[in-house]
Amino acid sequence: MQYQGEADYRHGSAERLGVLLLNLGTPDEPSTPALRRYLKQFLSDPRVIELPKWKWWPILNLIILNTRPAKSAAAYRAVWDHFGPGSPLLTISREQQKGLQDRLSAQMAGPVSVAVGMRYGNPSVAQALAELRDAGARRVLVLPLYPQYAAATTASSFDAVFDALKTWRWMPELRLVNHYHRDTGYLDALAASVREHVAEHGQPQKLIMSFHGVPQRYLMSGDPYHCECHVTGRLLAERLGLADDQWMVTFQSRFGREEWIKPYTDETLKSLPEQGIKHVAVICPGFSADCLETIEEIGQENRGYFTEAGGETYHYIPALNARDDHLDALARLIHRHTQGWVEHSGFDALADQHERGISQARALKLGAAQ
Ligand SMILES: C=CC1=C(C)c2cc3[nH]c(cc4nc(cc5[nH]c(cc1n2)c(C)c5CCC(=O)O)C(CCC(=O)O)=C4C)c(C)c3C=C
Ligand SMILES: [Fe+2]
Ligand SMILES: [Fe+2]
Repeated sequence: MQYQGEADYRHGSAERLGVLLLNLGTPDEPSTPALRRYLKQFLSDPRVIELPKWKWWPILNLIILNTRPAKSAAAYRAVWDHFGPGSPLLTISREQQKGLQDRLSAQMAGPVSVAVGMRYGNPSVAQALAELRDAGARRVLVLPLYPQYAAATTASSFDAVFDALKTWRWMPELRLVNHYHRDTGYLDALAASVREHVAEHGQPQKLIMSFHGVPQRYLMSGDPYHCECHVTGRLLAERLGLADDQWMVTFQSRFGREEWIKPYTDETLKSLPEQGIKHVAVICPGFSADCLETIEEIGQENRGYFTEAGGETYHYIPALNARDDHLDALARLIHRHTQGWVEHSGFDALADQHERGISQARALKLGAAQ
């Protein structure tokens, strides 16, 4: 069969809501071959690298995939098992899934299933959607865990959902969450995490809000990501009552030679000590879960740049991960986006019709055989 369906589907079962949590992905293990597989899938995505194929293919296949996998594997080994066995991003995503499943099961009127899909690597988006289908979800809310919309992340996650559904016989109803960069619960949770940090470690001279970067070209082509990062930054600073010189937004994880959106996190941290800023705290509000880019790049690499340049006190404030206030905020976001998807009662009639249709088809077949 070209399209997947459930031959034994039981009409009349309760309407189940599916919530599909999506994140970027992670290699299966921190080895060079696993990284090569993962990076090939990731960096072949035209949403991530917006270059003509003839130009990008040789760079990716002849240069990057021969050099980067070993380096990235070493970086992943440094963070592997950091939050329990395996990839931090996947471990934390599973905790978020469980926390949301518990909350939504207790709060929602009807049955609900929460699944996790990774845009690259495993569990794939197709696997996660199949899990929801097997649980009987006919309505799916797609929630990419990127607070700020970027074509490279959010739109690419939606692409993966549409691609997977191309093979389905009975498509679910879909709703897509674009972003939640100014959501009150999200901002309150970020502010609470900073206040807790300050209570324990003191007020930094500057709070660096470091977001993952994207090429400058994408901003100039109309991607709202840069603006949404700044909106989050400003609203967070307002909540914390910070003066303009007590915080700044920077962009990290530059990849390739092209110019990315600025200021760069690493260059900023190298330059702050000479301006008399010796105590900083870094928060990464664009990452809903800690991962290589926060634990290794911000927690370790950039700490080195700051202290080598004469900085004295450097702290990384962890991502919201599975904090209660984060999961409460996401549960509220899910409630808001699923409003109007109430139980409906048309299914008994459909069940009836299904049974009748199948017996008629059988009878006709029998008749033809006689
Ligand atoms: C949070 C939002 C993210 C944006 C926007 C984003 C854009 C983007 N990323 C790359 C290249 C790489 N990113 C890598 C890892 C990575 N990126 C994000 C998030 C965003 N990326 C996350 C959460 C992670 C970590 C995954 C993990 O398992 O921990 C990597 C792989 C790691 C490495 O080899 O360094 C690359 C490569 C581009 C080119 C891009 C925008 C166009
Ligand atoms: Fe990235
Ligand atoms: Fe902007």
